[in-house]
Amino acid sequence: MIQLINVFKKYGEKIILNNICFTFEKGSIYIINGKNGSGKSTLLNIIAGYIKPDSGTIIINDEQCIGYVYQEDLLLTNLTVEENFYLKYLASKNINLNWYKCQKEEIFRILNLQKLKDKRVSFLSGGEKKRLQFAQLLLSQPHVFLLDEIFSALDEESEDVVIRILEKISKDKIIIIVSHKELNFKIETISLKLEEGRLILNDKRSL
Ligand SMILES: Nc1ncnc2c1ncn2[C@@H]1O[C@H](COP(=O)(O)OP(=O)(O)OP(=O)(O)O)[C@@H](O)[C@H]1O
Repeated sequence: MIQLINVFKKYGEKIILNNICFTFEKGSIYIINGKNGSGKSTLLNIIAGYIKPDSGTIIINDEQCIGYVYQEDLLLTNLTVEENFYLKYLASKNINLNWYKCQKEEIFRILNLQKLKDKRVSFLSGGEKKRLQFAQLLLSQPHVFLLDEIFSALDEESEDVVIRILEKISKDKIIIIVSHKELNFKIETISLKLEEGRLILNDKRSL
């Protein structure tokens, strides 16, 4: 569970998050939309602990491990796809080498990254970089997935692959997606809108 209690943030005179109170529960997929500049990335950055709110509290249960795909990518452009993936392994304390090798095979296959493994990241397309970032996230097995605009760069086929993976793993995770696109989940998702500093429940839909 991630609980936001009266989370307030402003930049200069502009109020971005206006005393937000909301609880994100395990086993649910949240999709947040809202106009450009409404504060969606700010909200994810606050949940991830990268930015501090001006006031309010964020309670995260069980010291959950948070995985984040940013709007801007943090990949090392001079290294290859495989090397970037390997770096994630080196940074993850809970993964042993054998398990890493199995996971690499599996994750690269599912996300169609085998053919790209020796390519330098500087030569990847936007969607290919997002697939690599998502692959890194799957390797690190976080309890919380924060996905900022991951789908904007993905074609239909890749979008479908990522959505099916998220559906499969969602049971014991908190998945928070920022997206301007309609996403074709087959399981229930919770649709939220960030508007004038407030997080509003859009609807609860079963597709
Ligand atoms: N470090 C900062 N300093 C000042 N203003 C900032 C800073 N970071 C973000 N902002 C402003 O805060 C507002 C919210 O930004 P944020 O990136 O959270 O919006 P967003 O909803 O994610 O937008 P988009 O849909 O365009 O990605 C914007 O007006 C932005 O210019």
